[in-house]
Amino acid sequence: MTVTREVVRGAIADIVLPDGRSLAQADIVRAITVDGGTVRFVLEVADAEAARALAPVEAEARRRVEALPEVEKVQIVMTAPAGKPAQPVASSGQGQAPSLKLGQHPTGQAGPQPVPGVRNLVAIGSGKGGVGKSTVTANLAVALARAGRKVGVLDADIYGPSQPRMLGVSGRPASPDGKRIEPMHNHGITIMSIGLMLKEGEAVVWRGPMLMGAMQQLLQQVNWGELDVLLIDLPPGTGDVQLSLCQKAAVTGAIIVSTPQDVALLDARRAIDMFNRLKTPVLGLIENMSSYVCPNCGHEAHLFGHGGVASEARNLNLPFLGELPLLLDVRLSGDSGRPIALEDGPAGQAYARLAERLIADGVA
Ligand SMILES: Nc1ncnc2c1ncn2[C@@H]1O[C@H](COP(=O)(O)OP(=O)(O)OP(=O)(O)O)[C@@H](O)[C@H]1O
Repeated sequence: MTVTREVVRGAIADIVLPDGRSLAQADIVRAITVDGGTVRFVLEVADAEAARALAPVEAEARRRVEALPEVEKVQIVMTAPAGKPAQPVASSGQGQAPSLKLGQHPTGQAGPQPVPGVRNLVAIGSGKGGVGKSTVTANLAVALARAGRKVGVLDADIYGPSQPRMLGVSGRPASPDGKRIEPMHNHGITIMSIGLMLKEGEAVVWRGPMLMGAMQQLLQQVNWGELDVLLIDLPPGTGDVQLSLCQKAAVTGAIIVSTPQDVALLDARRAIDMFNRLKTPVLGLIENMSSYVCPNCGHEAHLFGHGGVASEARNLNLPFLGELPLLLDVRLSGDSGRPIALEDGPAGQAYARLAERLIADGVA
């Protein structure tokens, strides 16, 4: 049995909480990621006290997931949702700011600031995890770079930073003076990931203000250089990172990625609602895994339905930016650090169209 997010979810679903509900009923498991032998997920709790009460639940969840075949490491993070008085919560990590002093308290700042040298900041968000937000970010960056734009990617997905793997960079970014951070480069893209700043196996358990400080640093202390656009890969959902970003940075707008299923769309609506509240313009919606093209015969099928995101965009009076096919090669190339948009096949063409559209709209 291969471990998938569903397998992980299933393994812990019936663990009973102190209030008698199961984990599944309480609906507090977020952002499950399976990365090789490493499984990560978040338990969303109200506050530090709730986190302490859930310690046995966390321990049981860890035990069960560790017992799954092929699982080598389990990282569980407990966080408070945005808007709650987020306290440092006990978990697998200690909430220490990583080296290079990332994750310090935010410095005073009058309203959202531009990032020097960066013309557009475009956030890529999703309501639900696993809909392909990181894949879309990496490939869109490649397509924009191929179209001649100067592109950066900031991986702010604290729960499962995947841009280093998808864009094929590793190691720790240099900081010759201990203050400014040198980003990485590959495929013509300037890259920085919160994951590159953490020690191996370190769980991110930062409080809201620490996260805000980390976001501020990633935007202001990284030597991004002159960029036409900086794409920001957000964690799924509507949490502290989204809040920090939109409050601290002059974000041009957000793009929402969804799959066509109703349940993903429902979550996408929540994400759109959050950006509306934060007064961040929603630039449009993208339908990922829209159609499946058989690699052998070229036959096209719609496994998750089709057109749901386009009709949602119409209902919400938002631009529909395009649809991206479900292809095995998209995953394989993402895992190998060479995004599929480097090639000219059907996915590459879809991303090239998306890039053209954003350039024409003046946001990239
Ligand atoms: N169009 C696609 N065709 C095939 N596989 C895809 C496609 N888009 C994404 N995937 C695969 O689906 C998985 C989830 O994608 P990805 O990590 O980009 O999602 P995400 O929304 O960023 O998830 P997370 O919530 O973990 O941040 C990955 O294995 C990725 O390779």
